[in-house]
Amino acid sequence: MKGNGAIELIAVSKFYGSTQAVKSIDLQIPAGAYCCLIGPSGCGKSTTLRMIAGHEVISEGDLLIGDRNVTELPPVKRGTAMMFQNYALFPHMTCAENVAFGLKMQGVSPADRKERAMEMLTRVQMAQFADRKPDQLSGGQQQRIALARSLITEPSVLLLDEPLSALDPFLRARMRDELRRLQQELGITFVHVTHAQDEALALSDMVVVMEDGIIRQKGTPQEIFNQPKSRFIANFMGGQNIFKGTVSESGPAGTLLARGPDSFFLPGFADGKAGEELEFTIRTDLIGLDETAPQEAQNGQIPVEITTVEYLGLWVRIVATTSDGKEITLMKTESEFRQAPVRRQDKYIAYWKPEHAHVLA
Ligand SMILES: Nc1ncnc2c1ncn2[C@@H]1O[C@H](COP(=O)(O)OP(=O)(O)OP(=O)(O)O)[C@@H](O)[C@H]1O
Repeated sequence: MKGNGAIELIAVSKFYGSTQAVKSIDLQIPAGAYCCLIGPSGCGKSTTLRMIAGHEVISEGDLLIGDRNVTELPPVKRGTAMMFQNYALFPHMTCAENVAFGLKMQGVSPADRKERAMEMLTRVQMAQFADRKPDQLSGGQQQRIALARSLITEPSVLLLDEPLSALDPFLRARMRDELRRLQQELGITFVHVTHAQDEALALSDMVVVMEDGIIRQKGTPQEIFNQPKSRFIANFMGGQNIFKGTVSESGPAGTLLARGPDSFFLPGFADGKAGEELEFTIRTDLIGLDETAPQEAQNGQIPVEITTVEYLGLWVRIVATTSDGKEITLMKTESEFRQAPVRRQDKYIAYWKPEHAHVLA
C-alpha cells in the first residue's frame, strides 16, 4: 500500500456558522493503527472523520497524513479512502465493476482493472459473486464489496463511518473479525467511527472518546475501560460502579475516604486532601457479596439489599441498593451465581479489594 498512514491533527476545529462542532483537537494516530472514534450522538466524531477524509473543510488547524500537510488537499489527493454506513454501491454495476470503479477513474486499463478487482474480491472472500449486482447480495456481502471498493486504490488510510451499524448482531461480530483481519493483513491505518462501546474495545489499538467537540480520553481499550479519567468516561464505557467519599486521611500508604458510616481505603493514592470529595470506580465484576463483613479490614465494604436479579445467559446482573438508595451493579458469571445464588430482598455486605479501586480525576 502507498505511503505512510500516520495521521496528525493539530488544533483542528470545525465551525458550522456559530456552532463549534470540533474544538481545537490534537490527535496523533500511528501508521498501521486501528483507531476508533467513539462518543455520544453529536459529539463531533463524524465531523472529525469527514475532515480527515476531506469531505468537510477544516475551519482551523492542520491535518498531516504521513509527512504531508493535507489540510487544503481534495479527498483524492490525501491517500485516504472512505467507507460509508450505507455502502453507497452503484446498483447498475456488477460487484467486480463496483470494486474496479476507483481504478477506472485513475485510467487503469480494463484488463488490469479486472485482475486487481478479482484479487481484491478474493481478499474479502467474494470472488464467486463478481458478476452479481449489489441487490442480489446480503447486507454483510454488500459490505465486503464496499470494503473491497474502498481498498482497491491502495489508500494508506481507510476511514469508516459506522460501518457495522446496519448489520444484525451476529453479522456485526463476524464483520468485526473480518475488519480487524483485513486491517492487519494490509497494515494500513483504519479510523472507524462508532457509537458502540463493544465495537471500539474489540477492534482498536487506540480508542478516542469524544464529548461535546473535545477529546476526553485516548488510549488502549484496556486503559479506557480500566482507567477511565472521569465520571463521563466511566459511565459512557460502562462496566463500572462509581463511589464518592470525603478524604479523612491521606499518607504515603494511601488515602482513607469516609462515606456516611462506611470508609474506603485507596492504597497507592496519596494525593487526597483532607475534606476533599473524591470519586473512584470499581468494576461490576470485581464486587463480591458476603453475609458478614469480610475479614480483611482494608476491603471496601458497604451493606446492601438485593433489588434486581437479571439472568442474561452467560452473566447474571445483580443490582444491590445501599440504605441511602445508591444502586451498585454486580456482574456474576452464571456458574459463580449458581454456586452462590442471591434473591431479591436478601441483605448482604457488598465488598471489593482496595487495589481494585480506581480514583477518578
Ligand atoms: N452540516 C452541518 N451543519 C450544521 N451543523 C452540523 C452539520 N453537521 C453536523 N453538525 C453539528 O455538529 C455537531 C457534531 O456532529 P457530528 O455529526 O460530528 O456528531 P456525531 O458525534 O458524529 O453524532 P452522531 O453519532 O449522531 O452521528 C452536532 O451538534 C451537529 O448537529
